[in-house]
Amino acid sequence: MEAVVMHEAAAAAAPLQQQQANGGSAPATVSTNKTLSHLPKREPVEVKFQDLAYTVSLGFRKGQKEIIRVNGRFCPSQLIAIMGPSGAGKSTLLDILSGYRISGVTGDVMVNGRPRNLDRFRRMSCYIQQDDRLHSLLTVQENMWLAAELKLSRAVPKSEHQAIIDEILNTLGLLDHRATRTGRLSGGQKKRLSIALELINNPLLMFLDEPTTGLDSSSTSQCVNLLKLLAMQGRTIVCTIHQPSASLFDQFDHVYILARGKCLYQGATKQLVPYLSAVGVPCPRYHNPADFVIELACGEHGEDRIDTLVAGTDNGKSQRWFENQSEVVAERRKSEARRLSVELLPNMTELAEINTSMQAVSFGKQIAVLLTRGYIKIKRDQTMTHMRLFVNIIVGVLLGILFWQSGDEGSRVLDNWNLLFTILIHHMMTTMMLTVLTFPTEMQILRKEHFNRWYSLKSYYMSINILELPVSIVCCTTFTVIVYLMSAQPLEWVRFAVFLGISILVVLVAQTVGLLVGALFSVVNGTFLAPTLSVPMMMFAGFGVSLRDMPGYLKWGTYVSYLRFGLEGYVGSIYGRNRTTLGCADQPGKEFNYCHYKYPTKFLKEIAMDGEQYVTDLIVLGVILLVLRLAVYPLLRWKLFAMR
Ligand SMILES: Nc1ncnc2c1ncn2[C@@H]1O[C@H](COP(=O)(O)OP(=O)(O)OP(=O)(O)O)[C@@H](O)[C@H]1O
Repeated sequence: MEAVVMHEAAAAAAPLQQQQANGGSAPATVSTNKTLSHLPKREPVEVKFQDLAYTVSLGFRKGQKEIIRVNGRFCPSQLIAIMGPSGAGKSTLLDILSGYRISGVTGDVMVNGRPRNLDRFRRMSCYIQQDDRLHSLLTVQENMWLAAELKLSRAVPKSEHQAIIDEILNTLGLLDHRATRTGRLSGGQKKRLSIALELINNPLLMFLDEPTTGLDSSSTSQCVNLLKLLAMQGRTIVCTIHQPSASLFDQFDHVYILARGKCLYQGATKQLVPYLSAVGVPCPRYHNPADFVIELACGEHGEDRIDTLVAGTDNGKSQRWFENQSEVVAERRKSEARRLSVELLPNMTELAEINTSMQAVSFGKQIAVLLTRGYIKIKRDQTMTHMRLFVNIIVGVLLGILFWQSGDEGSRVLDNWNLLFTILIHHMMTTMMLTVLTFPTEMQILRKEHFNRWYSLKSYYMSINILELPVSIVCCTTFTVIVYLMSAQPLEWVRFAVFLGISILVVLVAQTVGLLVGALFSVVNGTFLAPTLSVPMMMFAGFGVSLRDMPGYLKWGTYVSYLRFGLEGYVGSIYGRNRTTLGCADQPGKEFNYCHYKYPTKFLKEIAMDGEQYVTDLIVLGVILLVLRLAVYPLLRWKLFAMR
């Protein structure tokens, strides 16, 4: 299949090579089975940047470091390669030009001759980062369908969605893999799917960070051929690339070469060799110019050569080595539009003004689609759902066996007290750690999709809040029923309802803490921080040291520990509500049966808890949950923007 796709892709690009061989005079014809009929209708975009610099702070009193300072111009409807050695600043330049990086950036970016309006710019562009941030549990078709639902506005009838998806999948050689789960795709297929997802809303400008890294030579050429095809249809495609082969290098219309944050060359690919000769560093015969220029950029031919080259192109200001292809490009696009009977719109800005919202679909629609996506993921997720339910059942049964019938027995009140605390810790740790471990991965996907305007953060956050509820409630209820019955807690509906209510609230609070830690920290830091921060919560719960014996200066801790309200609520539901006496079984071998906690009030007095506080505990836990959930949203928002 791969070979077939490659063959087709090569066939698609072949007419273009032919056209280039003919001096770029004839408009390119693209093979019909390998093209996208929904061309971008707006004018292709030109991006120009002047004195664009990015500076980072090196830390307190360590000063600042300028990572790049460059000029340049990316012509419309071209495939542009940003090349350079590792650390030259390629990704940084792409981050800045795509609008992903905004802090620490100075200089001007012009779009079609006007200063860039970032919101408008984002509506016409997309950024595909190096790592494939895809939903591994969804199939290719599901990923595409959900992307279409989110990215195609109401102006595109629903009946056309599948046709658009099919066409894109066909063009990208993914049609035969539509039923495959994304996690099982090869590296090259994942890359193509990342591109396919962004192609749905037909961006005019595409930025791709190292789309060929990790691919074999056949997948690399497929990928570049595809990008070439997209550029031919009127999209401006900018991508970073590491040392391409000579034939692959030829596929690019324009190259932009960086070394140490400066521009060594920008212009037509074919003009690179003449340029090198003109500045006195000719490319040896039979040498791949791409390899040679990278050697120069690495300083292998002398450090002074880098300065010579930067001066030769005036750090990207010079446009001497451009090939004026604007007429060829315009004609190429128009003929493509005629062939496919697509009506091109004359003015890009007009259209940009019509749609002022960042997302294509309404808030309600975004939530509905995100809920559908979440539902599919939950159904298939082995860790978050299946294993979580399994663990709750197993731990519930084990605790039930260990604390068998302890809830109804006056001589085993301390055992039962231990059980209540253990239940609390179980609820806290399982949900919190699961979220801490899984949310950072979600965050990566959120960052990509949110930046590419699939949905707003508000709808995302709302959807994860709704989605988590049923799973948490089912797991928590299953666990509670098992433990409650096996440990013989009082069989009264109200007591059980309070006990379950407290358990669910503790689970949801712990999950929110996990969300908070997972959103702010990496998996490694979060795994350390979350349990560590939970220790004071346990300390202030009133378990080891009773609430009465807590030193006055630490009393505040008991008001911030949600575990305290959990434990107090549990105790209230089991021993409060005027529970009169507990059972006191005969103790074998003992003449006189001493049952210390026959009267629950005695126990309540010793642990300094008022058994009637459970309603307050439920309310306080509810308030803590609400406050934390509300706090996560701005933090998440801050985190999304702080990264930029
Ligand atoms: N916050 C920072 N502090 C210090 N240096 C930084 C910071 N961010 C980036 N850099 C430096 O900026 C340079 C450019 O980084 P960038 O990731 O853009 O390089 P690149 O050309 O994409 O490299 P590669 O091909 O290896 O991905 C690197 O030397 C990097 O160490």
